[in-house]
This record gives sequence, structure tokens and C-alpha cells, in this order.
Amino acid sequence: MQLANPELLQTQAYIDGQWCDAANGEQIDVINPATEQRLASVAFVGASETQQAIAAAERALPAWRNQTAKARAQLLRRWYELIIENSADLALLMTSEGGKPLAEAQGEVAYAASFIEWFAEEAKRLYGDVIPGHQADKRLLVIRQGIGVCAAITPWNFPAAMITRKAGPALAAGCTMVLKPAEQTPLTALALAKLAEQAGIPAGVFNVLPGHAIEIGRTLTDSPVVRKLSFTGSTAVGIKLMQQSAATLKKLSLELGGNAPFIVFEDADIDAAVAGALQSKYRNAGQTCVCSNRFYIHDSVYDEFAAKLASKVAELKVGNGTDASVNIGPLIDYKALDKVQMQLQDAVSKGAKLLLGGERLAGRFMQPAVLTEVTAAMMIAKEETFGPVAPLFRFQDEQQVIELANDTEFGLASYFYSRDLSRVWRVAEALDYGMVGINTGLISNEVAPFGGVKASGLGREGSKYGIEDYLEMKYLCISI
Ligand SMILES: NC(=O)C1=CN([C@@H]2O[C@H](COP(=O)(O)OP(=O)(O)OC[C@H]3O[C@@H](n4cnc5c(N)ncnc54)[C@H](OP(=O)(O)O)[C@@H]3O)[C@@H](O)[C@H]2O)C=CC1
Ligand SMILES: O=C(O)CCCC(=O)O
Repeated sequence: MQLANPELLQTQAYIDGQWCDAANGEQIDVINPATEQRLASVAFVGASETQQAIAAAERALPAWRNQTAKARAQLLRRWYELIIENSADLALLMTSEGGKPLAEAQGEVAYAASFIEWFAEEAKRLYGDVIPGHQADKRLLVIRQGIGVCAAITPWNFPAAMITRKAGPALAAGCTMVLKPAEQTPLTALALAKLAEQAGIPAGVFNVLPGHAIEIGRTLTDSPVVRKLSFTGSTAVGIKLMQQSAATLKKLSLELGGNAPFIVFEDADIDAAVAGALQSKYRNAGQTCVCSNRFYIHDSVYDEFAAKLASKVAELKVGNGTDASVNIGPLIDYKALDKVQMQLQDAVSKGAKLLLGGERLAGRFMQPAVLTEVTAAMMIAKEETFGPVAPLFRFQDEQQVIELANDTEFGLASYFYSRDLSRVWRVAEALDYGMVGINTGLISNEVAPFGGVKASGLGREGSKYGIEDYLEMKYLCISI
């Protein structure tokens, strides 16, 4: 891994503006999932370093909070610019430790940077309210202030964007942050911290702790100083963190698993639906929480859709994401590969047909797959796949498919294709999901509210709504 700016390869934790090893010297290897070679050994910290980071974030809070939003925005703007200037290195780090193809990694760097830019601007417009008084001698106002010290725990599948989608609004609103990145992808997080340091973000405002998930998570949730926790990851861990946060009554944002339906109605533009399916299913080898998980195709267009999708999937090239011609990188680890293979085998054993792909290749790679004649009795209908497999179900009518699509504990992203305007409204309103892509397979951007309902979590990230989770409202009652 040859970085143009070698300073971006940081292997120590970043606490209170200092780069430091774990107190006990512990380290963990970061492995390239494509080559299975060691990229670096990174400090692996625990509870005591987490306490230090929380204390640093608490100390840094008053000065950071008391600056004007504009002053904070100027520093955040510089952070944004440095991310853009270093985007080639950041993308290479991301591909090397997470496996996504370089073009996708470059896209993620731009996406990640956009949250810093957006929230730096947004924080200047955190207006309050003047409420008509209830008595002649009273004046009532509402102001909005940053909530205080925040914690963030982020996953490996978006090693940069899930950090900036949390740190952007937090820092812009005047909060400070302690971040624990995923064990598999600490290098991108530490590079972001290096750029934050270079941008002049003061010591203690943004701290990064690669280390023991359970110890760090417990220390963050137990701390009364930490007023808010934002987590992206699995539903099981989200529930655990919510339980742990109960004693200190933390404000929570939880962006958890999904089981996205992708519906193709009989009046859809089939070619457009195939293009959308490719984007929404195979991005990051299917490892995103908004990836389509269940394809419901109207009986009358099922065979056409299946054939067209399979012919496009056959063109996808599997390999090391640093090769510019590659579309599908490795899965993150063997556990992920085993889970996808198990879902495939379960479906085939219950009557599904493997139209294309599915073979396990050397290392952590697999051939992207299309499965047909899939039914609700199969494991793949219920569980998040997090892999490059498109299972196609048949349906006959609108009401039936809405019921099927909503028949899941999850409620993050959903997609459908139709050219009938009345149906577009009906179905969009009936889908029990936080996000609905209509005639598109890509919905994520910094200006729109990202988040789910039911077991997919709490709160929204990005957009003008995303900063609300980092604010408290204060009511002022003035007697004159
Ligand atoms: N909603 C989403 O975007 C994502 C969903 N997932 C789903 O979750 C499945 C498993 O993926 P996985 O990466 O294991 O997801 P996890 O939920 O286990 O991990 C996400 C983050 O939480 C941390 N974490 C794990 N356990 C704890 C804990 N007890 N206390 C505090 N932090 C904790 C992890 O740390 P560490 O890495 O150190 O273990 C990581 O930083 C995937 O197959 C997918 O279905 C996964 C990633 C993202
Ligand atoms: O998969 C995830 O962790 C959510 C991020 C995906 C996106 O923002 O599109």
C-alpha cells in the first residue's frame, strides 16, 4: 500500500490531540481481506484509554461549544478540504482494509466529506423560536444547544462515511466526540483523525479509539459524561448498547440492520429496474444495510427481469478492489462468507434455482449470484444477507406484495419500480420503511434523512434533520 501522504498511515489511538499506544502495549493486525496480508498493527485500547478520551472530550467541550458556529464551520471546512485533497490515499486505505473496489471507495470518500461540508453549513442556521407569551410580563424563547460529549461506534462497511455522518453534525453543533471504529477498518478512521488534527480541530474535540469493542462500549455507555451515543451496525449490538445506555439515559441514534424489498411491478421500465437492482444489490459486494435483500418481481415480467439481471451480473468482475476493472471485492471475513453460502444452500435445498453464480472462490471471494423461484419459507427471505446474492420472488398483485414486503422485523430501505403515478403514491405510503427509493436503486446522500423504523433503529442521519440528534432544546422564560 503506497500512500502519497505516508502521514495518513496512523497506527496509534488519537486521544486529547496525542497519538498514543495502548497502556498495556496491546496491538491488533489489520488484514487486507483481498490478499489476507497484514497491512499494519494498530494500538488496541480498552477501558482506561476510553476514560481518558471521555475526560479529554469533557475538557475540550466548553471552549469548542462557546465558539461561534461560523468559527467551528471554518475548521470543519478545512477538514472537508483536506479529505478531498487526500481522497486518493483515503480510498486506497479503505480498499486495502475493507475490500471495496477503488471506484466505490473514491465515491465513499466524497460521500464522507459531504457530511462535514453539509453540517458545517447547517450549524450556522440552528435557529430558535420566540413563543408568544402566556402572560403580559413574560417573554418565552427556545434555543438549541449542542448536547455535549458524544460517543460513536461505527462499522467496517463504510469506514469513512459512517464516521463523518456522526462527527460532522456533532462537531458542527458544538459537541465533542469519542469514536470507536470497527476492528477491521481502523486505518481509515485514524487517517480521518490525522486530517482533523491538520485542519486545526482542537485537542480532545475528536478522539479515536481502536480497541476492545465490549470494554470501550461498556465504558462509553456507563459514563454519565457521555450524553449521546450514535451507533451503526447490527441490530443485536444496537439493542445491547441501548440496554447499557438505560442507566445513564443517553440520547441514542441507532442505524441497524435492514432487509430491503425491491419490487418490480408489471408497469415498470424493466431495463431501468435491472440497472437499479445492480446498483442497490451489488454495491460493496452486497455489504450495506440498504442493499436490496428480497426482489419481488411481478409474475408477468419475472422471466424477462431474471434473464436481464443475470446477463448483467455475469459481466461483474470479481477480484482485488485495487484493480480498476473489478466490480466485486472480497467479503469482509469468513464468517460473512459462510453466512451467505448457508443462505444459498438453504434456498437451493428448498427448491430455489441458482440461475447464475454463487460459487465460493479462493480466499474471501464469491461469484455474485441470482437465485430464482425463491419463497418465504427460505432463510434468505427473513435474514439480512450482506452478500452478493439476489433472490427473486414472484408476486401477483399489489396488496399481496405490500404485505410480503412489510413482513419483516426490519424497516430501513425499500425500493420499487412503477410508472403508474397513483400506484407510486399508494405503495410509497404503504411501505413500512424509513426510506423508499422509487424508480431508483440509490438513495443515499448528505441532504436526505437516512434511517429506519422497527428493528432498523432510531433517529435520522444526514439532512437538516440529522443535526437534531446532537442538540437539546432549551426553553427560556423571561419575566420583564
Ligand atoms: N447497519 C449496518 O450498516 C451494518 C449492519 N451490519 C450487520 O451486522 C452483521 C455483523 O457485522 P458486524 O461487523 O459484526 O457488526 P457489529 O454490530 O458487531 O459491529 C459494528 C460495530 O459495533 C462494535 N461492537 C460490536 N460489539 C459491541 C459491543 N458489545 N459493544 C460495543 N461495540 C460493539 C464493533 O466493534 P468491533 O469491530 O471491534 O467488533 C463495530 O465497531 C452484518 O453481517 C450485517 O448483517 C454490520 C455492519 C453495518
Ligand atoms: O450500510 C450501512 O452501514 C449504511 C450506509 C449505507 C449508505 O449510506 O448508503
